[in-house]
Order: sequence, then C-alpha cells, then structure tokens
Amino acid sequence: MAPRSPAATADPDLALLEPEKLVEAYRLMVLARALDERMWILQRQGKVPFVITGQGQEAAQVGAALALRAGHDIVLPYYRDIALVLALGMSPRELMLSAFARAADPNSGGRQMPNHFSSRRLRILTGSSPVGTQIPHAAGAALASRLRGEDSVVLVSFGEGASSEGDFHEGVNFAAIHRLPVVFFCENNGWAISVPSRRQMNVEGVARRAAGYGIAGVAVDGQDLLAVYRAVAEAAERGRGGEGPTIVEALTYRFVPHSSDDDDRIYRSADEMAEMRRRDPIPAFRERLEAAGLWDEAKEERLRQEVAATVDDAADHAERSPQPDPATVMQHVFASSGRDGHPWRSSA
Ligand SMILES: Cc1ncc(C[n+]2csc(CCOP(=O)(O)OP(=O)(O)O)c2C)c(N)n1
Repeated sequence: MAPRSPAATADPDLALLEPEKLVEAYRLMVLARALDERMWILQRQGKVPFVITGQGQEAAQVGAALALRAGHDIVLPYYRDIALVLALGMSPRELMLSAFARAADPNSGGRQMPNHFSSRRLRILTGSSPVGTQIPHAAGAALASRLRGEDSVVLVSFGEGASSEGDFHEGVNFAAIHRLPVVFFCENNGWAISVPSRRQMNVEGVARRAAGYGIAGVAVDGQDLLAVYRAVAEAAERGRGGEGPTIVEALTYRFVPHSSDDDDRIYRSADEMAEMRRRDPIPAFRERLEAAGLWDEAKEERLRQEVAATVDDAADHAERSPQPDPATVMQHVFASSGRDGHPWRSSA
C-alpha cells in the first residue's frame, strides 16, 4: 500500500512538517534516549563521573529544535537538552566526549560539567551550573545579535525551578523592554530535584508569568512534539517580526532521577512514575507515524540496530580518546595578565 499523505489522516498536525522531517524527528528522539540510557550505564560502571540527562523530555526538545534554523539562531540549552542539541546537529561522539570529559570534548576540552553543551559551529552557548544563569545571557546574546544586524532568534531553555530565580526575572524583563527576539523555553517537568512545581510558583504555570512582563506566554503539551514545534515556530516568528520575546512552557516529565547523585524514590511515588511513563513521547510519536503510513516494524528494527551501533561507536570512541593534559587544568579559569602568570597581581 502506498504511504498515505499525512495531511489526509485524522492527525492534521502531521502536515506541519515534511514526512522526511517527521521520520527524522522520531529518529532523533530514539537516538537521544539510547545515548541517555547508555550514559547512565557508563556512570554506574564507573566509567563516567556524573550524568544529568533528559529522558522523557525528548519530544519537547526535538520539537523546539526543529523550529529553529540550526547554526543561524542562537541556543542556550540546559543540562537535560541531549535531544535538543542532537537535533541542532551535535554528534553522538561529541556528546560522549563530554560525558567522558575527554580532551576532545567540544564543550570545554573536558573541563566543563557534563551536558553543559556548546558548539561555535552551531551557535550553542555553554552555561554555568548555577540554575538560571543562561537566561540573562540569552537576553544579552539577543541584544548583541541585533546590534550586529543579524535576524537570529535566541532560544534559551531551563526548568520551571529556574523560573523562580532572580536571573529569570532580569533576563525576561530586559528582553521584554527591548523587544528582543528570545524564546524563553521552559521544560516544566514537574520537579526541581525534590521540589514539586506547586511549591515553585503561586500561579498555574510559568507561561502565566508572561503577563507580568507584557509579553506572550503559551503552555503546550510537551509530550507532543508537533504542538511544541508549532508553539516555538510561532514564538520565533513573533521575535523576528519585532514583537519581542515569548515564554513557551512545555509540560513534560523527567523519567530519570535528577542526576546520578539523586534517589528520586525519596520524593516521588512509583504510581506517579508509572502513570507518567504511560505518556512516553517516543512510542506515542511512533504510533502517529504508523497511523500515517510513514513507519512500520521493519523500519523500527533497522532504526534500533543503527542507533545501537551509533551509541556503541560514540561510547567506544570517547573511552579511547585521551584525557586532558593535567598541565592545562588552570586554562580558561583565570585571565592571564601576560606578566607574571598571576592575573590578580597588577603590579607595574
Ligand atoms: C542557584 C542554584 N541553586 C541550586 C542549584 C542546585 N540545582 C541544580 S539543578 C536544580 C533543579 C533545577 O530544577 P529545574 O530548573 O526545574 O530544572 P530540572 O532539573 O527539573 O530540569 C537545583 C536546585 C544550582 N545548581 N544553582
């Protein structure tokens, strides 16, 4: 049977993206999940020091990334955004080099925390670990981009916990006043480590906060890749059109503990976890592709094999790759005065 046109199915949102893009979006989610799962295994094996990942949030991340022009728009991701940076064009090898903190890690030569992504090529800016600091950075990047005469949009992502930080207020307020083209992309996964979102804000959600800044705010089902794609594409369009920033809140869920140092059984119930697992965005998207005639069991089998080989390659490559030279441990930590190697001594 010839594949049905997605637009002709009972799922009109599938027409938002070309069929090949829909399939690619699914591949990216499956790949991100597999890399993420392997990172946890490597941590438990003692091969990588620490992991902090985004299982459960893949649809939100890939949906957002596909609404951007990779390498043209500027992105300030946060630590859960494995799927987002993969969808922008970072490679599995690059992500594993970061997890293993190897010298060839593109984020920092093995000196940054894992998953503090960056890529000059893709205009991905690395962040600091204090929660929310990337938010004012994004407003600054958008202002700089405007001054350079670019038409880039800036997307900054963060959790709902970060939206309670002062940095959030400062960044959003500044971007709103100057009508900067920023998409404030909140991946609200319900928990900030052990703090539930109802203890995070006295309004229904992060998008509601937009009213206080006089900007657009929209909440979407973050487990629905196409709903997120549409919301971010519209926000980017508003930004490019001079209408200023938007808060897009993707309602999602984190399937894994906060990090490899966390035990989430202490603060959330097995029932809640099981219930949310039923809303796993990956099988849900597969079903939509199958219903549209774009996917089947044979394609799934091929994809699973291809992804397993890619993950093996990335992990093996990173494991074999050299450690940073200990002599470079202070590099990029202090600016050099060029005099005596002690930058805080400015003696003449
Ligand atoms: C300023 C600051 N406070 C606390 C921490 C410790 N910390 C790291 S991540 C995190 C939770 C952030 O939650 P949220 O912003 O909702 O993102 P999520 O991790 O849930 O995706 C906390 C409290 C930190 N890194 N920085």
